[in-house]
Amino acid sequence: MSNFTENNPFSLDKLRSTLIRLEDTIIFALIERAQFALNNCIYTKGALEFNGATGDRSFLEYFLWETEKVHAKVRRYTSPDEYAFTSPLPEPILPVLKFKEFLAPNDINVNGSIMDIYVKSIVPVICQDRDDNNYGSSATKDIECLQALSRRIHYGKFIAESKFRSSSEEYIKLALANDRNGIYELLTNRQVEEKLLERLRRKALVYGQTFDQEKEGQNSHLRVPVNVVVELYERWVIPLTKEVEVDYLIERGQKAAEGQQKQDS
Ligand SMILES: O=C(O)C(=O)C[C@]1(C(=O)O)C=C[C@@H](O)C=C1
Repeated sequence: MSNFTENNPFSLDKLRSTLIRLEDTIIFALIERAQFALNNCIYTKGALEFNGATGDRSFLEYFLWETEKVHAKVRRYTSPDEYAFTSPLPEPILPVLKFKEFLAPNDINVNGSIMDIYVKSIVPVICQDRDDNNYGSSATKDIECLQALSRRIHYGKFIAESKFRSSSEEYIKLALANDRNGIYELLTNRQVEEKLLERLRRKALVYGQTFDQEKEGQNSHLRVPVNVVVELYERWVIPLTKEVEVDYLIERGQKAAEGQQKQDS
């Protein structure tokens, strides 16, 4: 613990409480998206003309890019826990904020994988496979889901930094040996994962209910099935968070060792 006390905003407990809050954001975003049909054409480049506005992007990519341009102008992506999916983006029109420095500088961004998994393996599972013409509404909800997932997954960097600060020597040793498996094992906490999946199961059950008296408590009427939410975390969210953590810790450990060497020479 030493200088890493309970009041520290970057303590593992505080960081984990942010991950718990993001579970709610993600579940509600999925429920919101699931009310519309799949509308597959919004994910397919050139599927619809959209007045020629989308160029060589799909409708979702076009919408996301336009949205991120506005968000970039109000400095969303200067925040260390926000990652853009598209580029190039304009400079902020607001003065740059000074954030508390915690993370080591890095370029890790797994939004490409998040987009791919979301379009291929998440939306087709939560939405009915048909076209209901709600293209704008569907893409709006997609953007909310993608941003929430991206924030959660990249939050792994904060968790990784916190872990690094409490066991630097072990991580440095593994990073110098480029031992990704070793780092993966060291950062893994199976008890936390099991607890998370159990909590998620209960949340998905409660949040997904319609609360119509006659349907209350019946899983068959859930707006997003419980197992879909749990599987989403098991198959994608936790593994991608761990991938971000491993990438971060390899770089972090190697740079820390370089720094130590320079000091010694
Ligand atoms: O809470 C942690 O310690 C994390 O690293 C986050 C997380 C997760 O993605 O939820 C990932 C790896 C651990 O095994 C447990 C949980």
